[in-house]
Amino acid sequence: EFSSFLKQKMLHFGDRKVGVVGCPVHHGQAKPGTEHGPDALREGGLIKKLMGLGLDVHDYGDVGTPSHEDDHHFDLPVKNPKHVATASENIAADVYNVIKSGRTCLALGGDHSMAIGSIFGHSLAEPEHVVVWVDAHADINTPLTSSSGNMHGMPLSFLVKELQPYISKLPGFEFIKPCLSAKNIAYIGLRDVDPGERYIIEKLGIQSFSMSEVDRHGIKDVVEKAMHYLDPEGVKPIHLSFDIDALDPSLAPSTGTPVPGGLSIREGNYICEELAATGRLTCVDIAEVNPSLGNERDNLITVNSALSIITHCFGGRRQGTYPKNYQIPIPTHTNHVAPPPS
Ligand SMILES: NC(=[NH2+])NCCC[C@H](N)C(=O)O
Ligand SMILES: [Mn+2]
Ligand SMILES: [Mn+2]
Repeated sequence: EFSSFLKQKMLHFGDRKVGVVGCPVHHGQAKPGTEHGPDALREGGLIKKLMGLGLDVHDYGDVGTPSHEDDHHFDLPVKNPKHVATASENIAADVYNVIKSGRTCLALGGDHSMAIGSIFGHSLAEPEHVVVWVDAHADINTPLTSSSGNMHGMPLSFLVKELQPYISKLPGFEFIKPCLSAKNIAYIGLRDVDPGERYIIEKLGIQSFSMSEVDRHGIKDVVEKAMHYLDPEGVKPIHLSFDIDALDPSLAPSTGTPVPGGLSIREGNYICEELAATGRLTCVDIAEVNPSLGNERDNLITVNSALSIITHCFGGRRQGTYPKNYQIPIPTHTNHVAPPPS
């Protein structure tokens, strides 16, 4: 038993190609600053860290997020639907192109309304994909169940087929075709779920591993169960949508809707290592990093947590890694120090 434990699989760096897409959206919620998320992650050393993992990285820059006048809905409390729709359409196009070009997509938020576009774009390239949604929140409010009107609390409702009879027509959203079934989604980390969301989760039978399940079963069982449920054969492309507020606020203070009692960095990294090890992670969202909230130290902690989560999605492993053709260096005449004469 124990010896098999020690015989860990030695894995060198992946040969994977990564495409980074900045999604600087903030109109899905009320606190300005998430639009600076992509640049905060880049300035924190994101690209260098990914290249350090031996990956071929291309940064596609940020998608356009054009603004609209009169962006409110007269009968619904939904905020900025046109703005969110246009940004989503642009995000979907870029994510689709990145994945079609054979790269794994890393979509940098931006508030979590970004996932409308990234998941839809992913589905155009890989219709069979499944979604692991790591978040304190369920983000499956419909425009009518939402009490805030913030669209970062609604992204999944526009994508889930079974919910469409309950979804109001919103300006700009005509391009979206619901691309997920309830059985294609698994939540991890929930701890702030609205009544309407809980009802939807139960009615549609969406797999949800709240922090209670993480406490009860441990993160290993939770990830195993989630993956077995989503794809027992282990063949489908995976979309990881990681809201930084899934982590405990001590690890991600610079975010708009922190909720105490979150995942540890070990649990977060474990999820990512396991998903990466499948070799089927095709798109990762990192949402809700807001550098305008908190002080400089809070920002640093949040960005470093996000970078840790990202690197473990792209081949970083806590056991260590090495490049593909790694050899132990052999001393040569130029660097071999002769023993001193006796
Ligand atoms: N992506 C997030 N941080 N979402 C928070 C959503 C909070 C709340 N459930 C709402 O709908 O307004
Ligand atoms: Mn959240
Ligand atoms: Mn979220």
